[in-house]
Amino acid sequence: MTDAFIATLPKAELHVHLEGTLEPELLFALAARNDVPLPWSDVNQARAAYTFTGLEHFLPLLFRSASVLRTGQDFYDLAHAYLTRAAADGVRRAEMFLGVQTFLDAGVPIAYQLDNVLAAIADARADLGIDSALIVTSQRHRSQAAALEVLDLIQPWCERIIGIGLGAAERGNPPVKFADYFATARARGYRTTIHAGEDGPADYVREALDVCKPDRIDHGVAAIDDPALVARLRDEAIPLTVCPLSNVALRVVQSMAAHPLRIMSEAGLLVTVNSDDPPYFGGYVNDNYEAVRTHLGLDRATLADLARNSFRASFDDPAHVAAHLADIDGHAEMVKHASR
Ligand SMILES: Nc1ncnc2[nH]cnc12
Ligand SMILES: [Zn+2]
Repeated sequence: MTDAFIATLPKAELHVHLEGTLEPELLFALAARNDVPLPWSDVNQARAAYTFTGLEHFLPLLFRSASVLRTGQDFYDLAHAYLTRAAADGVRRAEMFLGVQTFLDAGVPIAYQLDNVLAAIADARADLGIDSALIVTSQRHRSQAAALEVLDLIQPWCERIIGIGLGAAERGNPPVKFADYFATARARGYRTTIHAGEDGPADYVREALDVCKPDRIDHGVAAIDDPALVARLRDEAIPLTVCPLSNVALRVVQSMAAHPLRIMSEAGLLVTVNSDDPPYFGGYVNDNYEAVRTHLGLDRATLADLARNSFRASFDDPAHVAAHLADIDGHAEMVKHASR
C-alpha cells in the first residue's frame, strides 16, 4: 500500500510514454474494436508476458501492443485513462511522450494522434484539474532523416507541443547520430530531452550533453559510474528523469535495493521519480516513490525534495512551478502537525 505522505504529495511526472501506459484491459478492448490480432488469448496471459530480459526484449512487445491504436478516439481514450490515473496519484503536472513513428507505420495519420491527445489534455485540465503537456519522441534505431521528418510532420502543431525527445534502442545508437535533430528542434522553439545512460554507458550521457544540449536527460543512471560526469550534471543542474521500477524490470539495475537513486540524490543531482511504461513495469508514479522509500530507506524530507525537483525540472512556467513548490511546503507542514 502506498504511504499516505506519498499518496497526497503534489508531484510532476516527466517521463512517461503514452503508448507505454496502455493497460491490458484497454489493449484488448482496442484490439477488438479495430480487429487487430494479439499474440495472447486474454488479459492475464498478456500480463504474464510482461517479464523482460532487457530493453531490447521489451521494445518489440511495446511496439506490437501499441499497434492496436488506430483511430483518433483510441488516442483520446489512452491519454484520458493515463491522466485520470495520474491525477489520482497526486500528479499536478504531466509531461507525456508520444512516439509517433510506431503509429505512422500502422497508417495512423499524425492528426489523429496529436489532435486527440491534445483534446484529452484540455479536457483533463477542465475536468480533473491536472495540467499536462505533450513531448513528441522519435526512435533512435531509425535514421536521423526519419527523426527530422517527424519534426516537419508536427510543425502545424508546434505551438501546442512543448518538447521533443528521443527514445527506443539505446546501445549502438549514440546521441551523436541525432545532433541535427536536436539542433533543429531547438531552433524551432521546442524544449528537448533525450534518453541516455539507461542501458547505454556513461559516455552516452556525456555525449548527449556535448552534442545534443538537452534540457533534461531521461534515465541517466549510468552516469553514476563516472564521478567527473556526476560533478558536471550537478554543477550544470541537468535534471535526470529516473524510472526506478523500469530500471529493475529491464535489468538496468540488479534490484531495487541496488538502485543508485539515493546516491545520485545525495550527490546533489537534480533527480526526479517517474514511471516510464507503468503497466509493463509494475506501477505508476506513486508505486515508484513507494519502491524507493521502502528499498532505499528514503525519509519524508527526501521524498518531498524529489517532488520539488519534479516541478523544478518541468517545462512549466516559473510562476506555476513556484506555486507547486509552495504546495509541497504546505503539504510537508500539514503532515508534520498531523503526526505530532
Ligand atoms: N525505457 C525505455 N527506454 C527507451 N525507450 C522507451 N520507450 C518506451 N520505454 C522506453
Ligand atoms: Zn522512457
